[in-house]
Amino acid sequence: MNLYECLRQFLPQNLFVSAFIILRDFVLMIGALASANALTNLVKRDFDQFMFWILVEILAYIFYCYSLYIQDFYTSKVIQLMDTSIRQNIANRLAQSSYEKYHEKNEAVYSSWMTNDINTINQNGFNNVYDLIDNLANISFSAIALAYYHFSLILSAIILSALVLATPHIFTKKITAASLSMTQGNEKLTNQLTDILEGFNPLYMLNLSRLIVSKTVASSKEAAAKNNHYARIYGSMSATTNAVSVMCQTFIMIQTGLLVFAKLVTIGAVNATQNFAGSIFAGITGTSESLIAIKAVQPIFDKFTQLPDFHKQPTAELNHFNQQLSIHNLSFGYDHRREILKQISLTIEKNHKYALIGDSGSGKTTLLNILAGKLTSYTGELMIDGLNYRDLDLSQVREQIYYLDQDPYIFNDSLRNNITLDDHIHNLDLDKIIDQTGLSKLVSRLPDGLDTILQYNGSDLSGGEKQRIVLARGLSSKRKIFLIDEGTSALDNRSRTEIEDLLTSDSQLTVVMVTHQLRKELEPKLDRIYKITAHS
Ligand SMILES: Nc1ncnc2c1ncn2[C@@H]1O[C@H](COP(=O)(O)OP(=O)(O)OP(=O)(O)O)[C@@H](O)[C@H]1O
Repeated sequence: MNLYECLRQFLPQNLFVSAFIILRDFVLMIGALASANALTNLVKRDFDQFMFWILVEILAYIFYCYSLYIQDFYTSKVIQLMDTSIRQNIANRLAQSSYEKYHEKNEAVYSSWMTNDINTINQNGFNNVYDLIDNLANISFSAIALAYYHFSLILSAIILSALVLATPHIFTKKITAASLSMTQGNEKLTNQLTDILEGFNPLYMLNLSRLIVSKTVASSKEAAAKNNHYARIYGSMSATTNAVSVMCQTFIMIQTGLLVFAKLVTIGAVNATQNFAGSIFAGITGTSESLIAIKAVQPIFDKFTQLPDFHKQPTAELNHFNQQLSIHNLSFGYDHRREILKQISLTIEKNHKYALIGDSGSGKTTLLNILAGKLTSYTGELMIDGLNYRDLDLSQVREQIYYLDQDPYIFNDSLRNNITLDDHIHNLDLDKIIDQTGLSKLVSRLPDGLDTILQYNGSDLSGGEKQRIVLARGLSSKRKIFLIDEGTSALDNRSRTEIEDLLTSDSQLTVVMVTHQLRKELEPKLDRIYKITAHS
């Protein structure tokens, strides 16, 4: 993904914007020529010609102002289309990432990509591409107009342009590095702000809410330093190139003055050539700056493309779960220094019920994550119905498994959508699931029942209610293997018994429960209890 691919994706719209910019610059040139002719005719005391050129000038500027309005509006529309397409591309890559790849960064970083970084792409990328077209059109029309007055002017303009064009390149490397550092700074700022704001509850209870202010200010200052650094380098570049440009304009003005003394051009030309030379050098300065700013946007796109945009080609296919999940000599560590699981072997038979027990930190959750296909950097073998996980498209494994997290996630959406996740499910089935999971009380309490919008991450629900909702989500997904990581820990004893009985008595479900407290009454309902031992 890069800037030009985005522009090409919306080529007709971008061509329209470009055509409009070119037309606007053409009209601007006509306006300047008309102004020069009006001055020349004023000196000649030709009233009719003077009035004619004034009228042309007025019409040209009216069109110019109108085109500014249309262009701003349409350009913004096209930029929004491209922004949505970039966000879609990032979201696609995230959706196709492996669990491990996704979790290499956190959500705040991804949000920053889709907001801060896209703003930078708009400002430094798309807007600069349009500025580039604007400048090139301006340069071309002004060059034609200069040549119309005297060929020597265009020769000088070409030589001086090379000087103006070369100046900003002294800054290229510094600007690219500063731009990358600025986006990384913004990413870090979003990350730190999210972290401190999400820590509101513990800080509030410890009367340390002031940390929210001090940490926000400290993070903001850190990001500001990087933004200021970029602005300083960009400012130095602008100032230097503008100074060179002004010197070149003065040179052209002196040259036109000499041509007037030599009676080779009219008096109106002084005004016009200064105007056109100004446009050429400003255009060249702008072009050069735009090219550098556009180039500085590429490292941002490179960040996005660190995420994969393809699936590994599977060599085996899994349609249904029919027999067993099996683990042979499996070992795993989050890093090379420490092995969490060592040489584990176990089997999970279809429709059987299991408990995984072990001390805190022994690796129960880790093992469940491996079974769920989330963690893949293990050694040893993990098979489903005799097929190796490594040969499968893991989405086919996920099609069979429902993972009930220790920390259930509730979307800021209706209760219904939180259960069905936009999947169509028959109302009778939904009613049954609500009944089975003990959610009926919650449904009748909520103002709009199933259609009540729940707050961000279920902040208006109890821990037990959240667990019931995600359990209902699992039942409505019709997955046949349930991996439950302390999924009933927030429930009271009676509710916990009800839910565990529901899961263990369903002859169509394969259940693996990670639990700290194995209820005595549950033991007879289990086919086997595996104990995981810690390795350090
Ligand atoms: N993402 C991670 N990166 C690095 N280490 C991790 C990560 N997740 C867990 N660990 C470490 O791995 C070890 C096993 O953690 P795990 O959560 O699997 O244990 P557990 O048996 O489920 O513990 P508990 O019963 O307390 O939930 C712990 O020492 C933990 O600190």
